[in-house]
Amino acid sequence: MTGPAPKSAPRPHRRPKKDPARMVAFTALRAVDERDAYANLILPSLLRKAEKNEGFERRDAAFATELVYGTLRMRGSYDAIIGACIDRPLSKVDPNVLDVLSLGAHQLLGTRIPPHAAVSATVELARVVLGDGRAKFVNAVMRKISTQDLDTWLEQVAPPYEEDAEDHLAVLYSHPRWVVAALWDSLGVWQPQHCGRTAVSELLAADNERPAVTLVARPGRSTAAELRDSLPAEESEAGRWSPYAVRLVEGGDPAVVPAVAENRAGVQDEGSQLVAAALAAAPVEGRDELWLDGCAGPGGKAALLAALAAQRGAALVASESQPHRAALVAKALHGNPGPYAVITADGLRPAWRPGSFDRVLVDVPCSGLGALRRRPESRWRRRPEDVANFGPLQRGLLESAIDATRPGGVVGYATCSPHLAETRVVVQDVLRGRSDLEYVDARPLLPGVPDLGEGPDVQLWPHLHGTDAMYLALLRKKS
Ligand SMILES: C[S@@+](CC[C@H](N)C(=O)[O-])C[C@H]1O[C@@H](n2cnc3c(N)ncnc32)[C@H](O)[C@@H]1O
Repeated sequence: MTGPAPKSAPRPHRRPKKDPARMVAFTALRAVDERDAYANLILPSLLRKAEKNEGFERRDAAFATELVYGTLRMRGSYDAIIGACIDRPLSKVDPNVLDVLSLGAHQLLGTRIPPHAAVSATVELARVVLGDGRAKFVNAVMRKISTQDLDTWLEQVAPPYEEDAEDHLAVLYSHPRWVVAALWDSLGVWQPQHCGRTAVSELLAADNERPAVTLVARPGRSTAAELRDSLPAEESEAGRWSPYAVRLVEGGDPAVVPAVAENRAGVQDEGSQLVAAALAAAPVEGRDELWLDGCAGPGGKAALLAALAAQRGAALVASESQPHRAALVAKALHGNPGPYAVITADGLRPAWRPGSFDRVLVDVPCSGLGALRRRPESRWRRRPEDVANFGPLQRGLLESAIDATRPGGVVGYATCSPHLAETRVVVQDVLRGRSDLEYVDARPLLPGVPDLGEGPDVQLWPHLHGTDAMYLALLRKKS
């Protein structure tokens, strides 16, 4: 006689496997969401800790970095897709769960990880950081996401372009809608012939690219040729526009370049190099001995200006209001062959007499909408009102820079934002209230760089120039 079938024995509980790279990525995302941490600051310290405790290798660090940056950049698109896979608003999903899902969505839709591996690794991570119950939910959502590729999903979740062009592009290219609108407005002013759907899509897509690491050879201290000679041939290429620039190709490591270790060279976007070089090249009338960088921290442009000044026997004063950033400026300028001084001072209450300087740069604090490639979380953190809030400070710093300039000298107003309200509008407002200034055409001072607009000021673009979206206006104080 056969008895009742024995109950199947419960499966022995398997402890979830910890995957150090994904754990680091999750921890970094939580820090960004919860504590407003900056990915580029928090991640290196997490990686260092993991290298010490978990035997992390360079490959693991690169993978964790790609997960964090990729997830943060594409968060807008992934949120729309995750939202289509669950039956409640995203705002009702626990942020820890949402971060695990976003990391998983990135692995499925933004990397070459095979789908089954992306799903199972994400569920394992969920078991570790959320527990078995919520891991089941994660599993269900991940399986749904894995049924389609990114393009198919985006076609499904983005509103049609014809109905709402800005929202369509916002979902497709993972930007807040107001940022799409602001960038599009600016592109329309600067590139009226190339500001349609294709051009703005290229711009938004460029914001989602990882920028190449670019080195600057500080003139008189090193040369681009020396930097290239110190790297394996396949790891570098010449800069596109700046004579001081060397672009590192995937895998190239600035730390192995002796000139970088010795502060004779640094890491600096080519757009920033062009701005500093253009200010240095602008014609001044008469004396050219004393230069000012009024917003110098952390010191990238100041270091290039100081090196250029030294070649001409001029001196640079690098001023910065935040003491810890002034310390970074001092580090950047260390070893400069010519005279320089680093001071901590509020540019609105100058520590110098009016008319003291022959050349003045103010690279003002701004929304940073021109550097979205580098700061993957910033687009989600910024608010439209931030742009308005920077306005008085930007105008004040420009006024003060003009006051610091002697008649016949030049002032450069720069921002790492292409937002019109932070760029041309600020300069035009200030010019309207004064009669002692004239524009200098900045375009010839960026030799060989195309698509700069109608002048006299210039706007660089990631999709056209491969640089951050730096703006520069040059003004001469009338004698
Ligand atoms: C866009 S950053 C400058 C970047 C720098 N030129 C470089 O290339 O490394 C603006 C800097 O202005 C500083 N700043 C803000 N308010 C200021 C003020 N009132 N006076 C002087 N500096 C100020 C900020 O602390 C910040 O370091």
